[in-house]
This record gives sequence, C-alpha cells and structure tokens, in this order.
Amino acid sequence: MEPKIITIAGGGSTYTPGVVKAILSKKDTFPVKEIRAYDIDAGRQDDVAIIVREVVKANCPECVFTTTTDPEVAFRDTDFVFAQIRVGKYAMREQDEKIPLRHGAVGQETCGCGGLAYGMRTIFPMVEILDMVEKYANPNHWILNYSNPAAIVALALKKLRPNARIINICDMPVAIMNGMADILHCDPHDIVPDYFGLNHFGWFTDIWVNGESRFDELKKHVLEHGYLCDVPDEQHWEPSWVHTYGNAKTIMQRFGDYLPNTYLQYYLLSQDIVDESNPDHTRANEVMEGREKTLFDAIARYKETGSYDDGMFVVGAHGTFIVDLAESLCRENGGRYLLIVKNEGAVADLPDDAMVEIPCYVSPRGVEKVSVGHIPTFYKGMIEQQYASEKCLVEGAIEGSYQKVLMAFSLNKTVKSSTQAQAILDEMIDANKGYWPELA
Ligand SMILES: NC(=O)c1ccc[n+]([C@@H]2O[C@H](COP(=O)([O-])OP(=O)(O)OC[C@H]3O[C@@H](n4cnc5c(N)ncnc54)[C@H](O)[C@@H]3O)[C@@H](O)[C@H]2O)c1
Ligand SMILES: O=P(O)(O)OC[C@H]1O[C@H](O[C@H]2[C@H](O)[C@@H](O)[C@@H](O)O[C@@H]2CO)[C@H](O)[C@@H](O)[C@@H]1O
Ligand SMILES: [Mn+2]
Repeated sequence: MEPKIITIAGGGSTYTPGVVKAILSKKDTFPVKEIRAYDIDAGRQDDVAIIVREVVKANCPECVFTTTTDPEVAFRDTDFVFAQIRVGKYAMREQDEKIPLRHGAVGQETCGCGGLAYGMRTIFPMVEILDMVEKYANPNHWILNYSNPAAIVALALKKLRPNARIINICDMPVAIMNGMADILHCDPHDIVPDYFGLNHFGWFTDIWVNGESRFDELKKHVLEHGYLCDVPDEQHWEPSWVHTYGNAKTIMQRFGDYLPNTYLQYYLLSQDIVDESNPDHTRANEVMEGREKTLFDAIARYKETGSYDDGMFVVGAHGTFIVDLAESLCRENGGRYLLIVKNEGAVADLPDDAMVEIPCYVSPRGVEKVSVGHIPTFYKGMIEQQYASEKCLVEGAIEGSYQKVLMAFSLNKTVKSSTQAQAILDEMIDANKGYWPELA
C-alpha cells in the first residue's frame, strides 16, 4: 500500500497522542509517511505536539510530524483527515452541561439541550473544514469525523455538503463491544453486532461471535450487572463511567428486547440523571481535572525535565477504531463497522434523510450499508422524536430561526415543557455569543 498522509484536525485534542500512537502501531499493514496536526489554537496544539513527537520517535521515527494553523499546509494532498475538533473547548462544554441542569434538565455534552447547543457551535466550523479539505486534499481523500455532537454534525453536513467524502463515527459502541468481549471471554475482533439507531441513541439487536448468537448470555449479564464486569477497563474506571455502565441494568430491566447504548440513560432515566447530577461540578470538570490535567501535567514535566511518560494518555477504542476504519478504506474485505450514514431505506420505518447508526461494510469503494428492516414501535417512536429535535436544530441553525431552535429544544425528550426549553435556550444564546449563528 502507498504510504499515506494523515491530517488530524483538532491537533490540540487530548486524544491526539493516543490517535497518533494507534496510527503508528499499524505501520506494517497501514504505512503512513506523514502526520500533520491542524488546530486554530497554536499554543494548545504546540504543547500537545511535545508529547506527540516523542510518540513518533518511539514508534516510527521515519514518519514526518508537523503542526500548523494554516489550512493549505494542513490539507494539501492529504489522504485522510481525522477530525476531532471541540468548538469552544471545555469551557463551553461546561456551559452545555451546567445551564440545562440549573433549569432542572439533563446537562450533557452530546445529549439533550447541551448536545443541541454544542451542535449549534460545531456545524459551521465543520463546513469550513470540509470546504478546505475539498479545495486542497487528494481527490480520493476521506474525512473520518469524531467531532461531536456527531449525530447533529452528520445531519447538517449531509444537508449542506451532500457530496463530501466524510464518514461520521463514534467510539461508544466499540467500547461497549470491547466490554461485551470481556463478559463473553472472547476476542473483541470476533464480536459482530446487529444495531440500529441514531448516534448516542441506539440499540444492539444481536451479538454474534464466530457465527453463533451470544445475545441471550449478554442480556442475562446486563440484567444483573449492566455493562460492568470484573475485567479492568483502562478507560471506564472513573465513577461517572461506572455509574453509566451500571445504568444499563435498569434500562434492560424495563425494556429487555435489546441492549441499549449507554447514552440512552439520558433519555430513559432523565430525572434520575438530573437528581444525581451536581450542577456545580459536571463531567466537563472531571475531564479538566482528569484527562486534560494528566496530559498537560506531563507536558509541563517534559518541559522541565525532558522526559516523558507513555502512560499519560490512552489509545483505547477511540484510537484503534479510527485507524482500523482508515485501513479498511484501503483494502478489499476491510471489515464491518457501526457507522453514521444516510438511512435511505436501511431502517425501513425511518425517514430516508435521517443519519442512522447501523452496520456497514467498508472497502476502497467506500461504505456499503446493511439493511436493518422494520423496527418496533417503541424504538421507532423514540428515534423519530430525537431525529425531529435534531432536524429542527439543523434547520434552525441554517435559517437563523429562533423558533426552529426552540422547537428543537422543546421536542427533546430530556425537556419537560416549552417553558423550560425557552429558559434554557435564552441562557444558551447569551453563553454562546460569538459561537452560534445569529437567531431571529
Ligand atoms: N464521536 C465520538 O465518539 C467521540 C469520542 C471522543 C471524543 N469525541 C470528540 O472529539 C473532540 C475532541 O475532544 P477532546 O476532549 O480531546 O477536546 P479538546 O478540547 O481537548 O480538543 C479539541 C481541539 O479542537 C480545537 N478546535 C476547536 N475548533 C477548531 C476548529 N474550527 N478547527 C480546528 N481545531 C479546532 C481546539 O482548539 C482543541 O485543541 C470533541 O468534539 C469530542 O466530543 C468524539
Ligand atoms: O466525558 P469524556 O470526554 O471522557 O467522554 C465523552 C465521550 O465518550 C464516548 O467516548 C469515549 C471517550 O472518548 C473515551 O475517553 C472513553 O471514556 O470511552 C468513551 C467510550 O468509548 C463517546 O462516544 C464520545 O462521543 C464522547 O465524546
Ligand atoms: Mn460518541
């Protein structure tokens, strides 16, 4: 295979060292000659690059690594763009989480009003990136997008740039499947899922291992323990993740047909989530005090001592998944993945233009969807409500319509009434000055 050029958009992300390590650890089957980091915050990116350079030196010194804030330098002739931007960074994530909570609604990065607010910030910066990539990159490039809220970003980009060579992805199902492999004592690569939904809003309908359904065993485990299991998990040991993994048990006890994505807790257990949340200290604070601090403390230590500790970041499902997918786009029989794609009949009961998360086969020809067929009324109803909320938001952002955005907030299952929706929206508009399109 021709060695590739990969550009990481959001080079200053806390995930960049792990993603770079994941890229280079596949160098024998997926050779990469150059990695470029692109960010609008040069200071943050340059700091993270200190660690990235050590990762490159340790894993593939012949690979060229550069940082830039210039889109032409970043995207010129690139083969892959791995996008992981966080518009407004953790300061704005904190607002997304805390403002709804102050009004008694779920406060979360990608779900409920917080996710809608984050979507309003991210749509147009992502359009800019798509346009710059289209202008400069190898015409056969692929953009693999992690930037959240992936459901809203995917919907908006499909509407605004329908021909863009972008695949929107999420690592949550992969992380859940890694946990399933621990529960079943099998290799994660042998897990084959059946799944449908929107991003952060879906269900596993079967799990196959070497041609055999292991779904009943898994359902029994989740009914007793949620997704918790006694094999240590390097990524989900923090109390909030343990709680989230445990909540799958309650959801299964009530709706036992399918195994839920962990994010369904925000819609099906909304009031419990609100009651258990601390509006003064949310997940954004945990991440700033945890993943971000650990990385930036390591950077500060490196500046003082010149030595670096590989344990200060994680590769995990996040790094592995995006690189596996990129490699699959370059190989026949690349693999089967859960991806966020335009429905177009794959889930029979949902609109053609919904961006659904379903199994897909990936190869140099791109993405081929698996047909899911009909889905039961309860799941269809939930998805339709969430899709309507996200669609109103996208239309509101594009049209600059206050009313459409208010409809999006009011339709969301995490919100009790349009009075609550309006109070949250008005505070969000103030907090997001300079980030959101103007609404009238
Ligand atoms: N889809 C998934 O399953 C998944 C999983 C993990 C993380 N994520 C997403 O990845 C992103 C990064 O997360 P993080 O916690 O590392 O955030 P982070 O704040 O550490 O890094 C994000 C970087 O993006 C940069 N950025 C912001 N706007 C930009 C723009 N217009 N162009 C280029 N760079 C820009 C910021 O300056 C920052 O350096 C977030 O959107 C997060 O939600 C998604
Ligand atoms: O609260 P965070 O920032 O730690 O994580 C939010 C993301 O959670 C899911 O992804 C990963 C996460 O990136 C990783 O650090 C780890 O904790 O495992 C999670 C599940 O694999 C989610 O898919 C993302 O969309 C969120 O941004
Ligand atoms: Mn995700």
